[in-house]
Amino acid sequence: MTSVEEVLTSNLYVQQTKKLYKIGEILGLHEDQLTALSTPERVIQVKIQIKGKDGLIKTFTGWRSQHNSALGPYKGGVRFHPNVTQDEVIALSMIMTWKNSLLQLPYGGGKAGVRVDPKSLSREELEQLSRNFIDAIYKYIGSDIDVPAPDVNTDSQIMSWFLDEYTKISGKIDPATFTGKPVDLGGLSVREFSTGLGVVHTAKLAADKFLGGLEGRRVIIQGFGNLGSFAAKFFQENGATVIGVSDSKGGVINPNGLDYNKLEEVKKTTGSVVNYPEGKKVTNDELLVTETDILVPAALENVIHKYNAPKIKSKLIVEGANGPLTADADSILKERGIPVVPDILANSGGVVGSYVEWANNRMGEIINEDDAKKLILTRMEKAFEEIYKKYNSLGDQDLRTAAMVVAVERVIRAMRVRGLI
Ligand SMILES: NC(=O)C1=CN([C@@H]2O[C@H](COP(=O)(O)OP(=O)(O)OC[C@H]3O[C@@H](n4cnc5c(N)ncnc54)[C@H](O)[C@@H]3O)[C@@H](O)[C@H]2O)C=CC1
Ligand SMILES: O=C(O)CCC(=O)C(=O)O
Repeated sequence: MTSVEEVLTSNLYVQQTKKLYKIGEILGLHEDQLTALSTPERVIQVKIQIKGKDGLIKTFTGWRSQHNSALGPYKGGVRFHPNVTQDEVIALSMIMTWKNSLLQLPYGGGKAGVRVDPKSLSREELEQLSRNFIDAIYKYIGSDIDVPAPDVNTDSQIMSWFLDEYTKISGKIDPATFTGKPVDLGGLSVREFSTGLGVVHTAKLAADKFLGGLEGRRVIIQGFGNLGSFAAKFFQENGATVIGVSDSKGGVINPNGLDYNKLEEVKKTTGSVVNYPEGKKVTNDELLVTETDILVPAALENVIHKYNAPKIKSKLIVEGANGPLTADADSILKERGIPVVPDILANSGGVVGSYVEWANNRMGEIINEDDAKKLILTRMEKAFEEIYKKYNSLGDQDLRTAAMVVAVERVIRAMRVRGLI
């Protein structure tokens, strides 16, 4: 992307608001109602300071956006990324409101971001940063207030530091305050891979409707982190052929297929999938427009926009990441007849996994791994069927519109009875 293109596509909040306003037109909402739906209830901005290994104080900014609590406590992940902004965090928290509503979870939407490159920190510095972030926001979170979880560049180790710090500072022993914890702290082993599992399950449901099945289909995945790597594993296990993957350093394509175990090995030993030996090295821009059956953007937002949407050569797109398509890209792909499984369904396996973990912690019960997996997949199937029915009844609309109509209507009903809209 050129720098001009980057500026034009870079505001996730603008993109998400455009998507919401489209739903507003369909549901006949007026401006005041759209303002009530798009405005976050609270955004907490904090200054986080750590003492670096060089003895100098380093200062970072973090945010927690609590978008909407009509359906329950705020729920959503924490992102550590050098480019994260307040607008982006608000937009991501709004996406969480629709996602939790669509999946009928007892949650509103929240999200956090800390503007930091975690790769530039030592482990000790990362621990300080994680603990100090919780010190700054602990008054605003809790198992029945706001429940953070992992997102980009955060994992079960960071959730452990969060929980430990929260316990010390609040005096409350309440592990359900965070999800995505390690099993030893009340986590659910399924949560680690539930986002990738759900992405592949929805890809299968959509492939059955639009491509005549998943088996033998070619798949390209952008991003090889938590979501992308587990998605690659489950696509391979379901008989699809992963022909392309990438990470922040670039990508690799091999029309004969890339082996999941080998990709993991290459990533572990060299730091990037780009070093996979058998295949052609490509940039992320090239990867996105390579011919394939299924394309899964599983890294960051706004990567498919009006400049590359006309060049996409995939028959189906499954949004692993949050907000990977701009509103313009939605229109272009709809015109071109390329179905898009929206983020609020496709990547919801993560938060449904979190829900099982949270419910387990609160009830003091143990749902075993198989039952947790079944619950996640059944919830997602139910949401898929609901969306598909709405998609057929709306007429000339795309799957995102159908999903958002279902999700937004549910939030509106809850806000209406509370007298908030
Ligand atoms: N982890 C989870 O449970 C969930 C994650 N998501 C979404 O999935 C997406 C990925 O999240 P995770 O896998 O958790 O993050 P992660 O931090 O584990 O992995 C991110 C991956 O994206 C790659 N990446 C970063 N910048 C890139 C760029 N400019 N081009 C190409 N690749 C790039 C990184 O190298 C890494 O492979 C995000 O949009 C996140 O919000 C959504 C639901 C749940
Ligand atoms: O597991 C969760 O609570 C939320 C995960 C998340 O941030 C997301 O679905 O985007």
